[in-house]
Amino acid sequence: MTSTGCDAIVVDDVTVRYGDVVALDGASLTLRQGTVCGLVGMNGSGKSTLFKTIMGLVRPDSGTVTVNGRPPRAARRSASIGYVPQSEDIDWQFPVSVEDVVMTGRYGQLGFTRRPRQQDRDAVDDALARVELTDYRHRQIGRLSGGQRKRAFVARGIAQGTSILLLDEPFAGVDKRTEATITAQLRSLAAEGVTVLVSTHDLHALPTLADEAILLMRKVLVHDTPETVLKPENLVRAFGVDPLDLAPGGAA
Ligand SMILES: Nc1ncnc2c1ncn2[C@@H]1O[C@H](COP(=O)(O)OP(=O)(O)OP(=O)(O)O)[C@@H](O)[C@H]1O
Repeated sequence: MTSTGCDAIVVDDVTVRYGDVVALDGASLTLRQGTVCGLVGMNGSGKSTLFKTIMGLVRPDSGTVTVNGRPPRAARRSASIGYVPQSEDIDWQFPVSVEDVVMTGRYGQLGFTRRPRQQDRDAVDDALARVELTDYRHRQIGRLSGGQRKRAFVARGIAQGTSILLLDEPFAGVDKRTEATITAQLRSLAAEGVTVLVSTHDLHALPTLADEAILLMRKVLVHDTPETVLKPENLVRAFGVDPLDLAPGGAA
């Protein structure tokens, strides 16, 4: 997709290798401010690697990434980018409550005393309410259901107040109600000017979720409207088969 407004994320010809494995191979994309972009691709197509590269957690072998016009690590240090990782990357036994986790989203903005101020507590309250987790705020994070865990980490991203939010499969294993709650919050964040990049295997929900979508297979095969990305000829390019044919009920 061509860029018209303010560019929030620019990935330019990025290649990432893990030893012999080429996870990204000349990937390029530009995301404008205030859009929700769905990231679609088969297992191992490089989606998590793309997130980690945009976050500055993985360094590209070649190519460049800019986030709000700055290198990823500088953007991360200034707390202008938030990341909701895959559930497998989180230690659920860690002895912290839901509200503690959401408060970690405020850490970049706390003063040197690290003591939350009223505005930080208000941001946490608001984020918990937005994902309908207020009643669970004192519960240890591991004692939540899968969908509640996802919502807790989405709340952390919301509390962070970032201008860019990356979410790696927030809909994996959640029910339709939780999916709708998260989708509504992402849409409302985008309306407030936040740029959202979200990976999903739920192709049926893509048009409701996203303004635009990217089909990834180590590189960006298609970056267009969800409707265009979901055309059978495009899905076949990314998946080898049309996953909507294989899974008429939903997930690819
Ligand atoms: N730390 C790592 N070390 C070695 N290889 C890795 C590592 N992380 C990912 N890979 C490999 O890089 C490729 C891309 O992986 P990545 O996790 O980015 O894909 P993905 O699209 O997020 O997959 P999924 O949909 O299964 O989560 C895969 O072949 C994977 O096996």
